[in-house]
Amino acid sequence: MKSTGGSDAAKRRAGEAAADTVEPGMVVGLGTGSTAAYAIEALGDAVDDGLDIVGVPTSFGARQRAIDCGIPLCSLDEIDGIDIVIDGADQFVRDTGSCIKGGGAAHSREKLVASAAETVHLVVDETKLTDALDHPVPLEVLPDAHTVVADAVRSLGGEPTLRDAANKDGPVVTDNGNLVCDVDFGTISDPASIATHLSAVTGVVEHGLFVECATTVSVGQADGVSTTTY
Ligand SMILES: O=C(CO)[C@H](O)[C@H](O)COP(=O)(O)O
Repeated sequence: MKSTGGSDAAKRRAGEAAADTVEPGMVVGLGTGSTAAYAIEALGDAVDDGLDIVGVPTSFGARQRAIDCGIPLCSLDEIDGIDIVIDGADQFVRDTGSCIKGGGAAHSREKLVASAAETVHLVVDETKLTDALDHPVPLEVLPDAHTVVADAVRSLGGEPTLRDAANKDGPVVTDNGNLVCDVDFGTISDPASIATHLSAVTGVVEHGLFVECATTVSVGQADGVSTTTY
């Protein structure tokens, strides 16, 4: 798994702090990325020790990791709701609980699982914190639509880049068979407005702006972890 940005120790602290809040009997959304992976590993250890939970993975990668860790799984259509999802973020505003996700091209399912969850516990290292979002916003895009979507986001003031795959000739293909377009809007002063406009673009399956989404965040640091609840 590709590791991004901050230190692995900080990511581990954040992931483990979130995993510690999971209680017996919970349905747990399992996030994608290197920080959420530490939470999945910690939950796997707890399951080994007798914790009774069911996981709902947010991606093929999260599913594989959960299987490796021995966490029982189910799909979203088999349950009534999710008690908590633990997931990472690419950039996070602590004042508002808003973030940008999709660095792992999994943001559509991540947002779906978050929308069904009572608690959205984000786990980040301190390099992800910002006062204002300015990370490119990932869009999952229907393959036939990528040029049409590119034109539409330019008219919204964004600069789109089709995401290339690291280990294959061609673009990233999501778990859902779609493409990813990263859109640079510079500093995003009104995330809710950009989110509304992006949702209205035909051909966009989902965007990576999660507006005031976190109910809890654990921020891992070099020497500890701080948790904020909204
Ligand atoms: O949104 C995501 C995947 O789509 C990840 O949660 C996000 O990219 C953060 O990953 P990492 O913890 O590896 O930095």
